[in-house]
Amino acid sequence: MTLAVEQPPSPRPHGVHFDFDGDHDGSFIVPEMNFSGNTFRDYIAESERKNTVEEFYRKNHVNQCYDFVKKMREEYGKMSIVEMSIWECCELLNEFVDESDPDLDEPQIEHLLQTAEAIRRDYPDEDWLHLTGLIHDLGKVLLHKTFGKLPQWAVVGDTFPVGCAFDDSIVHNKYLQENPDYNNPKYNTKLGVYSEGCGLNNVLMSWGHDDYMYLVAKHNKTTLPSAGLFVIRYHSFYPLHTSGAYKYLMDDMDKENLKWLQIFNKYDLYSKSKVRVDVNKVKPYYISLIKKYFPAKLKW
Ligand SMILES: O[C@H]1[C@H](O)[C@@H](O)[C@H](O)[C@@H](O)[C@H]1O
Ligand SMILES: [Fe+2]
Ligand SMILES: [Fe+2]
Repeated sequence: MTLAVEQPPSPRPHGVHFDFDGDHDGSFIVPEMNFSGNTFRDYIAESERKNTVEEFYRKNHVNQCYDFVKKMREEYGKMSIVEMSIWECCELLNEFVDESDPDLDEPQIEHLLQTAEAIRRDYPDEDWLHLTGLIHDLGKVLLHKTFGKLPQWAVVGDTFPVGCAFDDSIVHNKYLQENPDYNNPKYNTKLGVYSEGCGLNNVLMSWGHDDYMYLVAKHNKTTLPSAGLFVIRYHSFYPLHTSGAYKYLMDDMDKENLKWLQIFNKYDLYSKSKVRVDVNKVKPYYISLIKKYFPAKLKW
């Protein structure tokens, strides 16, 4: 596994920033604006999605406390809901639009393929990262009726650790003041229930699609490398991978894996566009990757 260290690309004018014609004639260009003409991850700018997104984060921040996370992890960690393949799960996601996302109003399957294909162009040899791109958001299947139709605030959005103080870099952090842990002295200090360098594996993260998909992959004995599992598990942890908060909780392995997560993030975020991927054209490739890294049927 070689790690290409990339310079952040300079902003480009809005327009055709990515072509999916498969001729591999260039690398991914970071667009300046999202579909509604705002910069990416702008939670303040007036847009058609602003109020929905803010209300989403209010509910998320009020409810995602230590006890809630523990309960959900135990419950959904049992993997006793259904058996299905990875591709079947991709198809289930077709009906959902993510309320936390100011940059995307397409069905999730588009986003999965756009992310995976963008990575594939720039890192043709890292097939595990292509597959990671395809499956990183599959945990959003928790929104589906088969999984109890969890509310969006318990499935999507950025994540943050619970059990220690909330960092200011968390999006719409003012609503965290209404979180039951906010005034609890057990949980509201810098380290809270953790110790310096304890490793993220020992830290409880707000519950959602990242941790759930990580648990699914683990439980079903995926052969994806540890970096792939790390990307899936922490791709919504913007306070860490983008703002550099909570670094003191990481161990050496986390620090290694974080490099891949930061590469991945560029594709996860900026491949969101109105340019459609031809599902039938790329499907055989992804089916072959799924076969390489996962059993035919998984327990969810
Ligand atoms: O709104 C988005 C979306 O829910 C993504 O899937 C998640 O990974 C991001 O962190 C979040 O900000
Ligand atoms: Fe996600
Ligand atoms: Fe994503």
